[in-house]
Order: sequence, then structure tokens, then C-alpha cells
Amino acid sequence: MTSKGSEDEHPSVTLFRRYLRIRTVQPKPDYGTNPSLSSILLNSHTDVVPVFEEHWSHDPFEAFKDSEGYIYGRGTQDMKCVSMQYLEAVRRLKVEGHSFPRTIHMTFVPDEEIGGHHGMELFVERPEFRALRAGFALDEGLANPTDAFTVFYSERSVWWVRVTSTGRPGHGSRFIEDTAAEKLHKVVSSILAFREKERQRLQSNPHLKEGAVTSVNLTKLEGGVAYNVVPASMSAAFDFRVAPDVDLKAFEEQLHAWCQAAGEGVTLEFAQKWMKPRVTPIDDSNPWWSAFSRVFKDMNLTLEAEIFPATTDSRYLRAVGIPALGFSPMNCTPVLLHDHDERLHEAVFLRGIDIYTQLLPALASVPALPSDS
Ligand SMILES: CSCC[C@H](NC=O)C(=O)O
Ligand SMILES: [Zn+2]
Ligand SMILES: [Zn+2]
Repeated sequence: MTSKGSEDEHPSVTLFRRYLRIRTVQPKPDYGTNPSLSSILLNSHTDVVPVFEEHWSHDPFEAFKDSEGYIYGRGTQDMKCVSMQYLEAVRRLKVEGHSFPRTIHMTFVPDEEIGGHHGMELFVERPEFRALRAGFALDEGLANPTDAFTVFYSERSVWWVRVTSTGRPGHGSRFIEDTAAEKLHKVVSSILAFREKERQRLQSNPHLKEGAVTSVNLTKLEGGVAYNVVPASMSAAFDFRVAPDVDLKAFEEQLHAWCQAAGEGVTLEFAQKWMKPRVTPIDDSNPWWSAFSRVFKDMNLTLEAEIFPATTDSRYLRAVGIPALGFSPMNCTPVLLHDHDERLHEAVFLRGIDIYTQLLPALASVPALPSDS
């Protein structure tokens, strides 16, 4: 038999022949990996967000595939596709007998959808994580409805803020002075005016993408006991996503100033307050970026670099000094993460494996860097 190995060959013989193909010839033996170099980390989270089954065309956990090839399911985009593409690309490269100077690690982590506080946030502090010696990481991105692919080099800081307003209570028929509602209304107006300013700034500049401006939404209003009782306290909750170029200290002072301007007894508290925005450089000063972007050039694929509008586990990786890019290989695909009828075309999924099969050798072959020693 002269072929590369066949189905009737004993698997041990196939392995032996694969080993023989690795050129471990002195004086430059290709031993495969160089463990003195930092590794590549392929991260994905395994949890998914809840579903409203009544709004789905198909059972969201059946992985239904329609006659055109669209696969429906929670996690098809966010981000079970990526976990499986990593595995399939690595499997393909191993079957083909490749080895690279840098080790490739894959992590499958929990709890990302609820902030990663019991997942990646803890993991990056563990000795087991440090032992991976990750020099660069890939994590999730978003689909792109056009022919282009999007890559994310930073993300906005999540700030969840509750403003509580206290004031004078009384009978609902009276003109009571200094009510909680009036003061809360002032703060809500200030914050929503800021929201409108940022919205306009985004809308009027075609060069700005969503992640480059700060967003805020009023997401909860709480308080009150009865129609005819003026309450002593009311609160409003806001979901801020602060752009990475914002001075966070000054922004926090602005929030306090809006509360103070509304009157006495208006305070704020944070339910989430990310204070470590980081940006992975996307120019040739960053050899990881050079390797990553070169693959897209070579494959003749368009790449658009953006700031991730929400949060991912990449923030924890970047905060401990690991350059990370958020990338989910889905072009020509509407952004359906967290949505009803989340779906992905099987051809896009398969193409993604091809892309990782090109990307991983390039990243795992980045020559030794000063940061490796
Ligand atoms: C701070 S916990 C929130 C995490 C969530 N991540 C993905 O959707 C998000 O809302 O961005
Ligand atoms: Zn996700
Ligand atoms: Zn998600």
C-alpha cells in the first residue's frame, strides 16, 4: 500500500506513518511545538441565553435544519458555532499532520452570559490559567450581514447604575414639595438627553460604529405603593455601555453631578462597574494583528475592525495583559444573538472552519516575541 493510509489500515500503523512524516532531521529537527513560546488561547463560552419558545419557528434546542440549510437554535451564533469550529479546525490540522511552534489551547468556559464573574473573571486569576502561558487569545465576535467579516479589538465598559430618589410623601391629591418623582424625572431627563446626544453623534458620522460611542438605556423604574400615595422613594436603573476612549473618572463625576443637580436625597449605586477598558492594537506594531489580518488578505476576505458594543470574556483576558480579538466567522448573516429564531447557514459554519484552518497555523507560527521571554 502506498497511499496516505486507508480505512483497513491498523490505526497504530497510520499513526506511525504520520510520525514518520514529521521532519525531525538534525541539525534543525522539527520537534513540533516550542513550549518556551507563549501559547494561543481559543476561548468560547458554553452557556446560552434563555428563549421565548412561543416566538420561535422551531424548537430552539432541536437544532432543526431547514431545506435551504439554515440551522435554527439557541447558540447557533452565540457561540456554539465557534466552539465547534475551533475543534474541527484543530482536528483537521492534526489529521493533516501539522504542528506549529506555539501551543494551541482551547477553553470552554461557563457563565459568560451573566457577566463571567464565576467563569473567566475567576479563571484568569488561577495558577491553572497562568500555566497556559497565553500570549494571544481569540474569543467571540458578531455576525456581519454583508460580505465582510467583523473583528473586535476592544469593548465598551458595562456600567449598571441605579439612581434612587427620596422625597416628601403625602396624599396623592396635594401639591407636595420636593417629591421623589420630580427629582428622579430630572435625572432621567439629564441621562436621556445625554443618550440622544450620543445617538446623534453616531448617526451623523458614518465613520463611527456603534461601539465607538457611549450608549445608555433606562431599563427599570421602581417605586410607589398606591395611586393616591406620593412615595418617599423611587428608583431608575440604567444600562450604560461606555466607549473605551471615555475618561471613566470624569464620567462618574458627571453621573454624580446629574444626581446632585436634581436636588437633595438623590443617590446612585453600581450593580456593574467595569473600570479596565483595554484596546488590542490593530496595526503592525502588534505581530498578532499582522498575522491575523494577513490571513484575510491572503484569502481575499474583507475584515472590518470594531469595538464590541456589549461585553464578552475578552475583557478579562485583555485586563490581565493578553491581547485578544473577538471574532466569530459569520459573514452574510444577520446579527441574531439573543434573538428569536437565532440561526446560521451550514455553509457559513463550514466556511468558518476553513478560515480557522488558515488562521491557527498563522497565529501559532508567530515568531518569538520580546514578551515570550
Ligand atoms: C455585565 S454582565 C452582562 C454580560 C452580557 N454579555 C453578553 O451578552 C452583556 O450584557 O453584555
Ligand atoms: Zn456570547
Ligand atoms: Zn450572548
